[in-house]
Amino acid sequence: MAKIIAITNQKGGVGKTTTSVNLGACLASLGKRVLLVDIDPQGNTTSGIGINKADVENCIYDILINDVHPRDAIVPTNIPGLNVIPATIQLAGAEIEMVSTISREVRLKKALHLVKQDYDYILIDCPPSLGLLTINSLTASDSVLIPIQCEYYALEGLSQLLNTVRLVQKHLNTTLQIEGVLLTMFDARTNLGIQVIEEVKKYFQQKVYQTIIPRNVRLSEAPSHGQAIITYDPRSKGAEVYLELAKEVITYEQAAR
Ligand SMILES: Nc1ncnc2c1ncn2[C@@H]1O[C@H](COP(=O)(O)OP(=O)(O)OP(=O)(O)O)[C@@H](O)[C@H]1O
Ligand SMILES: [Mg+2]
Repeated sequence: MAKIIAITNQKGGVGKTTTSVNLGACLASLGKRVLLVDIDPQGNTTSGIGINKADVENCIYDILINDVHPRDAIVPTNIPGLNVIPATIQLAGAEIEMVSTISREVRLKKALHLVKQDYDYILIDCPPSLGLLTINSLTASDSVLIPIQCEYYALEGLSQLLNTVRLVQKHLNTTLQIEGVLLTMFDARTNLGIQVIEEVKKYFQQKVYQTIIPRNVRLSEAPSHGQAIITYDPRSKGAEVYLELAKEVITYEQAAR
């Protein structure tokens, strides 16, 4: 039975998609069966893993709005063990369309329940907002992974995010946990990055992953080639650190059992 992890932060550009694609790919390379769910209308996970949006028959929109079975939307990637439910721009209208539907917050949860037994991990790449798509993701998940960029204002907005997590825990998903906090785009040449790490560790303590993701040009190049870092440049620092993160995620889960 899959563990479902929402990768979320309503702040834009903090590394949610980079983490979804590369953590997913690394978990798959370690032998896990992984499903990436793209629930961001930008569809960056979809294109970043090499799926041509023009070829997508059913996307997450059809699952959420038209009751399409998730198995009819899942597509394979060039990495064995890694599948994707793609998102296209069609999803942009979904939040408004869902407002008037019954059980609008649990639509993703119900859908993923149908394929949960086929995977070890399901990773959901959330949009940069706290709207209904993110609420659906938090409701469907066992835990939340929060990427935080090592920049000024890193902690800004986090109380809103944690408040949303608490609200979901209270009303929609009592067992939702914080999986971990991931520091991203660290630049060792600046004092600022080090300060942010200290601040985040003070706030989240043992929830912060030991693996810290540095700025790495190869990580930013890989999506334009439609590849995860482990196939684009397996020897890069980016590949090394995301593999480390994948091992950490697996170890945490084993320790929790
Ligand atoms: N460790 C890294 N080193 C260098 N560039 C990175 C790194 N992580 C992410 N990037 C780049 O930073 C940009 C933002 O990253 P990403 O798309 O993963 O963030 P996001 O949180 O998903 O953004 P959005 O909120 O728009 O969905 C992208 O261009 C990405 O390639
Ligand atoms: Mg993104």
